[in-house]
Amino acid sequence: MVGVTVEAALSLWDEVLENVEYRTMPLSVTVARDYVLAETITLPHDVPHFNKSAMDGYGLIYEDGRRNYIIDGIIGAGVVWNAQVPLGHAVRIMTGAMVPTMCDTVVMQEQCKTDGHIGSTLEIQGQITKGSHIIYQGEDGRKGLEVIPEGTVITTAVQAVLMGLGYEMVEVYRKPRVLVLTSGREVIDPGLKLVPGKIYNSNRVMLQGFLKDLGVVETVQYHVTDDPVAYDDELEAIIRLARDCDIIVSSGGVSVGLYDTLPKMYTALGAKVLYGRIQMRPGAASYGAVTPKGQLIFGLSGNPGAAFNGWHLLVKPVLQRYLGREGQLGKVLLCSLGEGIEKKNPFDRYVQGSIVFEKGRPVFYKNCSNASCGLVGLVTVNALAKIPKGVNSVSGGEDIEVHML
Ligand SMILES: Nc1nc2c(c(=O)[nH]1)N[C@H]1C(S)=C(S)[C@@H](COP(=O)(O)OP(=O)(O)OC[C@H]3O[C@@H](n4cnc5c(N)ncnc54)[C@H](O)[C@@H]3O)O[C@H]1N2
Ligand code: MOO
Repeated sequence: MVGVTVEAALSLWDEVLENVEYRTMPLSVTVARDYVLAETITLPHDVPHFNKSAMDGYGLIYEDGRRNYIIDGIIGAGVVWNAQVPLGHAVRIMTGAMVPTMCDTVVMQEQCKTDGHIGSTLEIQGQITKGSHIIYQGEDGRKGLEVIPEGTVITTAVQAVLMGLGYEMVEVYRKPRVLVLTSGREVIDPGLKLVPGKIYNSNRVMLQGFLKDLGVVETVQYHVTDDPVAYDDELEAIIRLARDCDIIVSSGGVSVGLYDTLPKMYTALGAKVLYGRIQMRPGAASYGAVTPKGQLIFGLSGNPGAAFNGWHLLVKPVLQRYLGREGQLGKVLLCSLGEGIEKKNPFDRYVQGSIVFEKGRPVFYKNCSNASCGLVGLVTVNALAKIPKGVNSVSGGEDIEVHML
């Protein structure tokens, strides 16, 4: 099976996503971090919604040449001054307090010689400018202005803005519930004794962690042994667990081995296959399908290095879009190649490595190991360099396209 390119696979997912019913829900802003806004936020009022003092000082009506003013009162933040402030008079005002409507200027207290008491006189020292130290109504934005577009990821800063605008609840996209499957009789959990033939399960925590990075925390995990005698029971378990899930992400069991049974199980769920192999290295063993209920299935290779690439190139961009975020392959940066790469590339190769900055310029260094089965090298990967199909040698110093992760 030759399979499709990464780009073709993503287009197939694009078509699937067009038919996904995006479900939204109202959510308290206080717990909305990492959700995606399903509505566009406009300013519900002018911001700020009154003229306010930028300084602790004195509010007054500016008069050319006048240096002395009588203090009529004191306004703290949150207090509204309802009386007049006649010419030649001033009110002591605190930062953030509403400037009385008739006052056009605030003078910083450092520029005033006075004891600050009501009835006392203040004498202005030095030059003052009419209109200074007032933050005008609507300076940050006028009522109705669109400030946060639908599709924005709610970061801490966005939460702060929403709260500052008085929003208690916002409409967000629901997050999917994800069934994370690992597979293989050889795969055991850390803590158990490592005996010949067995390996520890690194992919489960990797996939759950990557999901968490996207804000998806509602996950259920299950291990399929691929043992033919357990097939019926395991299929029953998957059918049951899949009932409450929107997405399935699995590791292993998607190649052509005798015990690679996950695609067979997915067929039993009624899944329609989008692709069974990808024209890329590592990560060729990747599977994509959709169930009649619209559940998305991503089958990744069991090999950790291949599963890592499969996640970043095929799963993450699709899930980002599913979550309402802008989904794209990692941002591409043109980097200079640290050391040459020689490898036959019948398909696009995505080389794991890291970007470092040398004299302010990005340089890409490949990992010590780039095999599908590589595990240890994943510790430092922060980028994937794309070597296009047919290019079998790239020299050190050459420019190369690198996907930042
Ligand atoms: N005859 C062929 N054999 C293979 C082909 C092929 O085209 N023809 N494709 C190869 C490629 S490419 C890859 S990659 C692997 C992928 O195989 P699977 O996705 O079916 O994965 P498994 O066979 O289940 O496991 C592969 C490897 O990964 C280890 N593994 C599995 N699960 C985990 C886990 N949770 N954590 C860590 N490591 C895991 C497993 O023990 C195997 O060593 O197939 C090639 N074969
Ligand atoms: O899926 Mo494989 O990673 O191309 O060796």
